[in-house]
Amino acid sequence: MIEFKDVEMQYPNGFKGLKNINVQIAQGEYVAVIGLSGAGKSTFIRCINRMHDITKGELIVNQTNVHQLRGKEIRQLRRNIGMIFQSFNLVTRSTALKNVLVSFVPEMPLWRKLLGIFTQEEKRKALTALDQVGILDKAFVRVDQLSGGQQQRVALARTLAQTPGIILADEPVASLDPMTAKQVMGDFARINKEMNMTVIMNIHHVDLALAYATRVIGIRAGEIVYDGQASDVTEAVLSQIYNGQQPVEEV
Ligand SMILES: Nc1ncnc2c1ncn2[C@@H]1O[C@H](COP(=O)(O)OP(=O)(O)OP(=O)(O)O)[C@@H](O)[C@H]1O
Repeated sequence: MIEFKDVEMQYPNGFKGLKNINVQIAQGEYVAVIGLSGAGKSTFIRCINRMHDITKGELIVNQTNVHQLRGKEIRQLRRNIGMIFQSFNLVTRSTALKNVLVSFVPEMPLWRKLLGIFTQEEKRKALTALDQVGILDKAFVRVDQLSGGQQQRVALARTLAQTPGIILADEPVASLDPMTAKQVMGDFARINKEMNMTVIMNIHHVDLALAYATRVIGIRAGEIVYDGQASDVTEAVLSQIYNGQQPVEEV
């Protein structure tokens, strides 16, 4: 369970990125966070894994008050929260498998880190993760020889290998072509269902958000202006979230 209680997040320059945020997200939900550029979507998800610090209120993740965590405790929190970015963040000259194995490095003893030695169990887990996103056959292919969609799947596999309870995804399909974007959205949906992982995704494409997520949170100028089932989102709701402007619909 993720719970925001009267949360505010103020940037060091005084700008309030988030205001009066009250929301609960249960384990296993698939939430799309939508809103205009600059509305506060990234700020919202980045508070959850302490990439940003809230400045008022409480943010509780699985009974832990995130704001009170220090050093090692923040690393422990992040072990349970995978993060996927638009830009994949992969080592492109390494193979898909090596990129997934990277997820084990923080837990490894120093000598294994230095020598780059992974156990059979770690290799098995990494291959299983690649299999879960349908690219096991690419395990030994260098990432720079993969398509954008395949690269995003490697990033997803790297996160899965970490077996997090929560996946935060910041515009994960923004740089993919329409067909591939749908496939990757489908991957997230399948993982969400089959593994009961919570998925919280910032996304510009409203059509994709409504087709794949079960819940939609609409943010406008740092505040939640809609929170409900994706199936209940109407034109009027979109107009409220997007301030009367046109959301991105076609992919
Ligand atoms: N470091 C910062 N200092 C001050 N203001 C910031 C900082 N980072 C972001 N902001 C502001 O906070 C607001 C929310 O930014 P955020 O990145 O969360 O928006 P977003 O909804 O994710 O936008 P986009 O869809 O373009 O990624 C924006 O107005 C932005 O200019």
